[in-house]
Amino acid sequence: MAVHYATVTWEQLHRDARALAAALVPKMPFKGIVAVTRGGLIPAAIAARELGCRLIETISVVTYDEEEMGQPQIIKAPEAAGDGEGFLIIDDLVDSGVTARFVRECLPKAYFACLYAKPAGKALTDLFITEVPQDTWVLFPWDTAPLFVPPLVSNKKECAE
Ligand SMILES: O=P(O)(O)OC[C@H]1O[C@H](OP(=O)(O)OP(=O)(O)O)[C@H](O)[C@@H]1O
Ligand SMILES: Nc1nc2[nH]cnc2c(=O)[nH]1
Ligand SMILES: [Mg+2]
Repeated sequence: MAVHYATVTWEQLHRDARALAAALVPKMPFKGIVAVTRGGLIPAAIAARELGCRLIETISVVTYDEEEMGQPQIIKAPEAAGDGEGFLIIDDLVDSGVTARFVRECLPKAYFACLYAKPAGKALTDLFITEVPQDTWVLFPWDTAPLFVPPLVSNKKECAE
């Protein structure tokens, strides 16, 4: 299956996180936010600022072992969030849904929101902003850097000929 890339800039991410926060206003109040580290940290910080939320907990789940999908392992539990009642979980995206399913099992009463969702995992969310095709890899701003690209024609001499 062909793999496509969708590049998300910092500005786009900020817009999408603000849109997520706006869509969450009717679901307030929340006791706090649980960010799914690492990808959920920046979306959670932006949403927390918009929603006036200062209690931020984290959950860290590792699912990828090298290139292989392994069993989810919790390496940091969200102790302040109990069973999730009144808490908002934020991640950057759901893809297969493995992470979201596991996080929801840990915090069954929480509300799960993310920025981007692929078809295989979107039913595991309560809210997402943009759907992304399953064969598309989302490149977040923290995954990328501007790169020098050499010009098509390498010097003036060639241009004058
Ligand atoms: O729906 P899934 O197939 O489980 O994929 C989605 C998860 O994958 C990425 O996290 P990753 O495990 O790569 O770790 P990171 O957030 O620390 O980058 C992303 O941030 C989601 O949490
Ligand atoms: N950056 C990134 N991480 C992922 N983890 C699972 N799917 C994705 C994706 O599309 N992009
Ligand atoms: Mg993640």
